[in-house]
Amino acid sequence: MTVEAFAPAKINLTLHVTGQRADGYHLLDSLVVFADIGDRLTLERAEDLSLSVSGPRAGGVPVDGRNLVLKAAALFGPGPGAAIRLDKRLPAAAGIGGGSSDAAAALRGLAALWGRDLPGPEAVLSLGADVPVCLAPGPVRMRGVGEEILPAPALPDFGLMLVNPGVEVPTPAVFKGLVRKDNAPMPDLPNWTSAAVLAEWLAGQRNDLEPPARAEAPVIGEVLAAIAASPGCLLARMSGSGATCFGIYPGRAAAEHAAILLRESRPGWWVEAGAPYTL
Ligand SMILES: C[C@](O)(CO)[C@H](O)COP(=O)(O)OP(=O)(O)OC[C@H]1O[C@@H](n2ccc(N)nc2=O)[C@H](O)[C@@H]1O
Ligand SMILES: Nc1ncnc2c1ncn2[C@@H]1O[C@H](COP(=O)(O)OP(=O)(O)OP(=O)(O)O)[C@@H](O)[C@H]1O
Repeated sequence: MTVEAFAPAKINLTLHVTGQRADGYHLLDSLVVFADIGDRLTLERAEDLSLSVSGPRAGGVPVDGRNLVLKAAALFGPGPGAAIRLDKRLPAAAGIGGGSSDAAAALRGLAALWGRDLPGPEAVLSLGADVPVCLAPGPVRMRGVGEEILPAPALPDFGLMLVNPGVEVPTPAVFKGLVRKDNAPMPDLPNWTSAAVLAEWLAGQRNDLEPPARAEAPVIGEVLAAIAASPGCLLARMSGSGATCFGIYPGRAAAEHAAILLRESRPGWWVEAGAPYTL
């Protein structure tokens, strides 16, 4: 038996930091979507548990117990084995939840392969604040430290371009650089009737991690300017703790056109185009 599991990129369309818990973790209010751009896992029954990592973004990704895929497998406790192959396409430490989405895809895939229930919510959250939202990828409002997943209104069709300049930005350093932690949450979410209406609404919202991320990696400013200047772009913003930024376009074709042009002018950057993904 072989099970395939897709690990889509997570995008924080907004990311408001609204407080801090006693343990140091920050309270968030974030509109999260996923893109049809991501890593691929293939899982097969085997005597032992093993992981191999290949693909264009495999370099530097741990293949031992530090890999979130193996941490996810460990949550099931002792049991049957599995040979897991991870085709790594998303850049790491990039604000698009690559490792978290891999962990969530591994949980889904192993539950299917082994006929087991998913681990409980606390165990899932222990893998990382972004793992709960990655378990059932789709547009949601995420609150708490990442464990509170609320439904979001249906989204209009739109295109997405993701751009990473090749600089890894560690999440803890970005949270540490926040000047204010008690920022306003998002208002009630409206019904967005088109990509342009969504982009206009998002323009009035924030990613509170952008200033500290830009202090860590000033190239983020260049990335945002390049996306904003691309043809058809309705909005350019940073996702998560950076450095990946995204552009919103009226549709996939416009995003693909922008990506072709940006790859030519910035051959060293990771540039992908796509559309929202729901499992
Ligand atoms: C910034 C986001 O990507 C937004 O979706 C996530 O909140 C980060 O999720 P993640 O990378 O899965 O986070 P974790 O691996 O749990 O935490 C990494 C580090 O980020 C900080 N962290 C993370 C999440 C959160 N709500 N508050 C925090 O302060 C903590 O310093 C933590 O040590
Ligand atoms: N499957 C994995 N893929 C990528 N990195 C992994 C994986 N498992 C563990 N890691 C480690 O996790 C670190 C953070 O990478 P990851 O892509 O998970 O985070 P991120 O971009 O910070 O996500 P976020 O959007 O949550 O901020 C990497 O530097 C790497 O050492």
